[in-house]
Amino acid sequence: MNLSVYCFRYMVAGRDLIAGSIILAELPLVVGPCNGSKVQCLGCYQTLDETYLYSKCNCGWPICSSTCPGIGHAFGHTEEECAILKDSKSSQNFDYKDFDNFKENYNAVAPLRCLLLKEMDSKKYEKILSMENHNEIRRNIPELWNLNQTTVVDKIRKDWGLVEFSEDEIHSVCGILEVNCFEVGHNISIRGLYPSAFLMSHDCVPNTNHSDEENNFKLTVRASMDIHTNQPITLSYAYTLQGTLRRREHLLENKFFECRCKRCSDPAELGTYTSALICPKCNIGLVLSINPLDNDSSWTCNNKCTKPDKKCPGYTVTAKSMQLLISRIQSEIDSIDPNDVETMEKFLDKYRNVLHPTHFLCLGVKLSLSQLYGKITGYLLHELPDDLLYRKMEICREILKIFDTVEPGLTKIRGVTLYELHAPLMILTSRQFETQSISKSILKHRLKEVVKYLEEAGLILSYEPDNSSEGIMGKAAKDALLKIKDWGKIIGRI
Ligand SMILES: C[S@@+](CC[C@H](N)C(=O)[O-])C[C@H]1O[C@@H](n2cnc3c(N)ncnc32)[C@H](O)[C@@H]1O
Repeated sequence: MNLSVYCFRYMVAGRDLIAGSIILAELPLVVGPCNGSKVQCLGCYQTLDETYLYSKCNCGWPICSSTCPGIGHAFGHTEEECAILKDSKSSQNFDYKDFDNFKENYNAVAPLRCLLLKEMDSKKYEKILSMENHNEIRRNIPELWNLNQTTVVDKIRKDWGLVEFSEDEIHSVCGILEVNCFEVGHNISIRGLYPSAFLMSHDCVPNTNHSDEENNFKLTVRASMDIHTNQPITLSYAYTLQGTLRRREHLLENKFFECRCKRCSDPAELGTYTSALICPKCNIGLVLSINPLDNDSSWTCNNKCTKPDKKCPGYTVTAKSMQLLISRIQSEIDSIDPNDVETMEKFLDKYRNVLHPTHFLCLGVKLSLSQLYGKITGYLLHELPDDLLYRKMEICREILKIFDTVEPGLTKIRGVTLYELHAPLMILTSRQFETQSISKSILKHRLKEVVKYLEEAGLILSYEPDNSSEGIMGKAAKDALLKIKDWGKIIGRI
């Protein structure tokens, strides 16, 4: 661990680490529902609705069933928690005919679980209290502080009568959860605090990848690329496929710091142009922020050409106008049905002269398309005509180039996209081989390419839990690899 004036404590490599090596694997100190979550089973975190009206725990809180494996489990609904929630009559005002009415209570569950450790496991509690809470900043954000006051502090102290926990203590725990939690779980919305993983600092181009196990939420962090001794070990607290403005906004609002990493400092975002617009004046240059570390900075065309037929007459736009334009286009994307391939393609076509092809708004749509082609009714892989197989390949290659920069190495998103890329290439190749429209040497070359994609996808996705969608894909990659190798042997003999 090192210290810095910017980010206080941060984890560094104690020795050279090669890509794929495990940096840490640890169980959580605590897990619980995320803020703003729906009503969920306190044992297994499955979302519940009014059909679970009659399924209640002794404490009166709804559960999925009396045989839920998470009841009495250390990372589920413990006996101690159940007794406290029962004694405090915490569920007396729950209206079981309308689950929405009491979902706010779930905001207080994870904080309560931290607080209960004070008595039950003081070492774990001390560890939690040693984490950053950013109270000095959060106290000055009324919407956040007041929401915690009403939905957590007052809930625990006034409604549930647990006055042994002070207001300050509860606010600190809320801050610690906001700043340090990992979102974990598969198809459920929960957060967990981990004893050492919290020390990883943020970078918009992270050098680790992590996954968690389904039953005990054990977190495994691996190096996604080679990391040298003393280099920081980082993860991205923000979604890497967002533009700088959005990522920095998220980090400031949720993690309370201003990111100044290499990617954020570069208007071209390391050559990915994930925030660039095409200049409407010259149609040649790209419109980029003059100073991406200043959210109020104007954006201008980067075309410096002086030739009369190519030069830009000059184009500058204010930060506010840029933000308005981006939110307007974002709402258009949000209104698209997540399975509507045609409308997504129409969107890309509509904005092809406005947004750079790798603008984050296009990337999101392209990432969806890379997975929808081949998956949904009307677009199943073996039914796709050649032009759509080529389209799937084109999209996968285009987005992979960006992932190579912003999520380089052995990362889930690269693994999934490599798997998506192998499939159309394989089908096209076998179709063309059957119609004898490719030579044996092209066939061999293509098979080699497919094998390369599958090997890397198989390796990356083997790090994911077996029953997660990525783990299943990893297994499919390995099976496909075996089949292709057999095929390769047959072809070798032809
Ligand atoms: C999960 S904690 C990381 C551990 C923390 N540095 C500590 O000493 O407890 C997240 C906090 O670390 C700091 N931090 C992490 N990465 C940072 C970065 N790239 N630049 C500035 N601050 C950072 C911020 O204060 C952030 O809210």
